Amino acid sequence: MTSPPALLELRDVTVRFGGLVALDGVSFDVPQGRVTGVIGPNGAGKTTVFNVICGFVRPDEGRLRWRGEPLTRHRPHDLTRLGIARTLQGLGLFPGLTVVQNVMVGAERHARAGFLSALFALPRSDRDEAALRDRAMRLLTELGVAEVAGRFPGELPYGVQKRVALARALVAEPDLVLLDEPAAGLSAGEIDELAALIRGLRDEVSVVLVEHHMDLVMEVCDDVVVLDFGRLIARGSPDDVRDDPLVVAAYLGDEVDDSAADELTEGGTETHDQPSHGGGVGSEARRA
Ligand SMILES: Nc1ncnc2c1ncn2[C@@H]1O[C@H](COP(=O)(O)OP(=O)(O)OP(=O)(O)O)[C@@H](O)[C@H]1O
Repeated sequence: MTSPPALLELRDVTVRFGGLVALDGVSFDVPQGRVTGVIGPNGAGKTTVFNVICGFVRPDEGRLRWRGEPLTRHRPHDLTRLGIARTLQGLGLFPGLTVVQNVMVGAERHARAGFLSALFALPRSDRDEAALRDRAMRLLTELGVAEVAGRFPGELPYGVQKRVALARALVAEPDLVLLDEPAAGLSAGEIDELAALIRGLRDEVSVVLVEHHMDLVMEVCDDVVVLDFGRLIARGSPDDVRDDPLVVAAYLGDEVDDSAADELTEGGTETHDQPSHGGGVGSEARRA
């Protein structure tokens, strides 16, 4: 059985910031209908991968392909047209718009009338606006936040705002949604809810999850790509990478750095034999 073609391909992507190599020949595929996690310790290059895919950062070397076609010189404002949506760490919700209006703003790809027409419901856009509002409300319902549709983002808990931001990313019915550290700032309970939401997305949309929170990645991802110092050190299923010695070592290094600082301040002498983000020994993960 041949596997379906990748939705997005990164090949030999290198990004330099001055003398610093943020990504060093990184290659991986984002398959259709799956959740692909991009993980790695601090400074590994996760955000740079996200920014390269979004068109915020242009690779110095290497290339991207989207649905088999070269993706060159694309800009963030091209993403919606391509069928790619993203949520950012900063939520980017408009404080002066209600929740449902915020979600509707994400729908440029489908609305025939523009943002202002949709927003102010000019007569010629009545039908579009009604359809768009319906779709926005359906998504808010699916994400469990329909009851706050008429509220303003600033009045809502952070976890609820995150759901609104996700609804806004999904309203244009993208083929791929990029989530940048969606667990940041959420409580343990909210992260569990987020995991269920992301798993539920898989049927409708492919997902790239750039995330620090290892438990979330291990729970929801079908495929995981692990970066360290800008290099791809492992990829495979969560089980494959979890126990990969290189991954364990990368995260253990992170832990040792953090704990060394703690020990200095606390005067402790304990050694740490487990990585902070979960790990063990024995691996099937493929090497870069
Ligand atoms: N605009 C920039 N200018 C200079 N250096 C940068 C820039 N953006 C990122 N870097 C550097 O590139 C490396 C990779 O950074 P990146 O933010 O992609 O890592 P990350 O894995 O997302 O880290 P974190 O988990 O800490 O957010 C780091 O050493 C970082 O300091």
